[in-house]
Amino acid sequence: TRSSRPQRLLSVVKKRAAHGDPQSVISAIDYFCRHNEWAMNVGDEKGCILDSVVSELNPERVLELGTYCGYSTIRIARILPPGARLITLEFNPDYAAIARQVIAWAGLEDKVQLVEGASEDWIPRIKEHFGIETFDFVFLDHWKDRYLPDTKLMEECGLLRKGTVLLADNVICPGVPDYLQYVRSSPSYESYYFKSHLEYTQAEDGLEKSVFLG
Ligand SMILES: O=C(NCCCCCn1ccnc1)c1cc(-c2ccc(F)cc2)cc(O)c1O
Ligand SMILES: [Mg+2]
Repeated sequence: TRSSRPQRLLSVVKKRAAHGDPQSVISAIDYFCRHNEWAMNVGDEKGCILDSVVSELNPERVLELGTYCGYSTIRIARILPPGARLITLEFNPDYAAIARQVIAWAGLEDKVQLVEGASEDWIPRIKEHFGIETFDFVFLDHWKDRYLPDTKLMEECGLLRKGTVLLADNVICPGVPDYLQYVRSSPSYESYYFKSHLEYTQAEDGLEKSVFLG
């Protein structure tokens, strides 16, 4: 049977990118998704905004909701300070299997822990399972109807502290209206919209950066 899109992405990475070179993995994926086959990676335009938010923050503890093929995982992990850790949650086991190999090809497996399962099952267990108090940075890129409930769950589980930065992908396309309304109206958040485009297209999309005020 026909290969899957994630499998085709992995084969492009192995053919075009240098082992241990995260930038070449990022470039290989972006080239393929722009010229051959679209895929739902955050992409190069929104990816540069992600890079600037992460490098300004220099987070030690990072949570990513939604790994897919690991593109944003390696964009973040490649600029983390030594000793920093990224936990990434992926529901889909096929995506997770590909992402592990992409992360390994980039040589970033020591900074990344990929966990398979549902975010609502894992979020309440992160503290005791990973020995983590709170996160410095959270990248939301999973099911769009889970952004709001999972943000409330992270608050309830005490995983956010004064200054924790949430960065949400796809706030315009596909869109997360309930999440946007919440972070923009809640006195517990200071929010900012980075206008951009849907990965590899000219359609509008953007990233919402929300700082938790405690
Ligand atoms: O659905 C998306 N991501 C979630 C994937 C499944 C997550 C599974 N999971 C992981 C952890 N817990 C659950 C997504 C979609 C699009 C898009 C945009 C336009 C279009 F016409 C079609 C699609 C663009 C993105 O950038 C996206 O991120
Ligand atoms: Mg996305």
